Amino acid sequence: MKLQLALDLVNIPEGIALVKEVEQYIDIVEIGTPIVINEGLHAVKAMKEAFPNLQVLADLKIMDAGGYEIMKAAEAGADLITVLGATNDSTIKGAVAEAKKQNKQVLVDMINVPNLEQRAREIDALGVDYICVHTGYDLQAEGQSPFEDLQTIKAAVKNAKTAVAGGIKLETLPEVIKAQPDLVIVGGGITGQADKAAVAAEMQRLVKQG
Ligand SMILES: O=C([C@H](O)CO)[C@H](O)[C@H](O)COP(=O)(O)O
Repeated sequence: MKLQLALDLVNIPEGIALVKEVEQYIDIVEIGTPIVINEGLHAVKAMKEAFPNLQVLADLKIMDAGGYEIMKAAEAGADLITVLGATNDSTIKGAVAEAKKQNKQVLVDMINVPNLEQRAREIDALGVDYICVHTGYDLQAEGQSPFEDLQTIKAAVKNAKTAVAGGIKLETLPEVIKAQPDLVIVGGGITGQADKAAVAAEMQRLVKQG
């Protein structure tokens, strides 16, 4: 099981400073969609240059032009790139084909997919690397969480690795770990804490012990 730190509400220098605090406790650093919107793929390039030993995920949430957008993220140095599960199969197939060519990985974000179990099975057959359940900020604010959805995809997905994101905190991490995802994605649960290193260290400990 791996731990991914999601950076969303910071600029490039703030993001780099934050990762310096927790670098040894995380496996993957995510350049979140808000950063890509604000700074472009330069943020991915800057993070990879600053931390060549960490994997960098570009949270592009690709909805169209799958092959082209994967190619651009790969050029910027991303190791993993997100595509939306709500899009059509052609976009996902194009993304997977380009990612394989570039030796990169595709994480499909199932945010707002209504028929989760069926769509997860369909996407699992397309050769993606990860299928991720995700409760976004706006539904988190309404009290929703991704924990039940994680159990749904764990039962449905046979080939891809599974991942989970959306409001995970140190207190809720044990419940998440019980469902045995391959990747746990945490943003505010680390970045919003006073002692980020201590929280990330404890999260890493829990994740490694599985
Ligand atoms: O993907 C995310 C969100 O849609 C904003 O881009 C976050 O990175 C993801 O939800 C993880 O962050 P937290 O919910 O703060 O843990």
